[in-house]
Amino acid sequence: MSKPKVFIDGQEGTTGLQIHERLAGREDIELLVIAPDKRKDLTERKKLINAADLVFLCLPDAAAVEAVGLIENSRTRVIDASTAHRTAPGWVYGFPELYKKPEEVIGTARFVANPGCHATGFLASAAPLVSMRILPRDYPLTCCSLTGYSGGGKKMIAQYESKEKGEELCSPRVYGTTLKHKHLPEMQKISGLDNPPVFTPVVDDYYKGMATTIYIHNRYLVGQPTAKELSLILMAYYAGQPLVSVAPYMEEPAYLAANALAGTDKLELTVSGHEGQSIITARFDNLGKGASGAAVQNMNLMLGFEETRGLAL
Ligand SMILES: NC(=O)C1=CN([C@@H]2O[C@H](COP(=O)(O)OP(=O)(O)OC[C@H]3O[C@@H](n4cnc5c(N)ncnc54)[C@H](OP(=O)(O)O)[C@@H]3O)[C@@H](O)[C@H]2O)C=CC1
Ligand SMILES: CC(=O)N[C@@H](CCC(=O)OP(=O)(O)O)C(=O)O
Repeated sequence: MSKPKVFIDGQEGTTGLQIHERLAGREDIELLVIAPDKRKDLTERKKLINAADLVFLCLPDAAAVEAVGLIENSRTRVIDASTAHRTAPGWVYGFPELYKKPEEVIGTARFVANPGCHATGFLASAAPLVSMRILPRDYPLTCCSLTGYSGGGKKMIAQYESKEKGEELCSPRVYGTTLKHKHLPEMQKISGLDNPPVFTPVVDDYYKGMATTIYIHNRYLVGQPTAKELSLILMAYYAGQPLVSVAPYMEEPAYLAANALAGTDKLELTVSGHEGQSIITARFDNLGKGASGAAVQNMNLMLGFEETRGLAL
């Protein structure tokens, strides 16, 4: 049988390069590569998109929509890393751990939208708690998410790595202050909450790594679990998952470094707090489980390979 042909549209961007890195050594797929000087040539991209069995779109939103419009066959399957299709009809949301049988949902899908990085951290803790009916749908969640500057792609990387970098880039910067961050629609839809969280992301002066925290008053949860009980509930939910896990509950104070899982494709949840209040922090790499690692995990499911093949565990 011939190997599936895979094309990365946007191969020279931050996400595209990272996907390429994970696929370059693989012998179970044939990677179609565009000539560097043609990477924005519509005719050449159209040719490769239609020659591929599966295409990764690692492009700005508008270019991703345009790329889907270039498909002229009923065979090419798509994983879109951009925000363009995450709540669009006809697209499957590519967060395997949230499905009982991801091989049936993602594995058979033609169009898969890869989750946003902040949304990944938020959904890892909020979505299971809503689906298990512990977190009421009308709970007014708040969320704060720390990210390294590679989350902003090539332009932001260049700003942070410039010799003329201003003082303000040397400290954490709160953004999304209009409370309309582009990940809010997927955070609300996929979690099943009635309302989007009040959400502020924070970008800081380090390359990669995320810590996304949600804040909970335990007495408003069904069954009023303590922080320690919440930790056990989530541990049971993610039992056996190769990429998502829950750290043992700790009573002692701790520093949760946002770059603790940088360089891996894993995500770890830590539940902290006491009887009355809990915080749940998801730590992962914005370029790993927050983007390229998740995209390759989805590709593995779609092409029938072992879910974690080529990923950093
Ligand atoms: N960085 C991250 O952590 C994450 C990013 N994403 C999403 O993934 C997508 C890619 O982001 P990221 O890799 O960070 O962005 P980058 O800016 O690093 O890369 C985007 C790439 O797309 C290329 N490009 C732009 N327009 C076109 C076009 N019309 N045709 C072909 N190529 C084009 C750019 O070219 P050029 O090199 O000339 O600029 C660049 O190489 C975005 O939608 C982003 O929101 C998702 C999750 C996390
Ligand atoms: C630091 C920074 O700017 N990060 C980006 C998120 C990157 C990402 O996951 O966004 P999409 O996949 O939805 O484009 C932001 O908050 O807009």
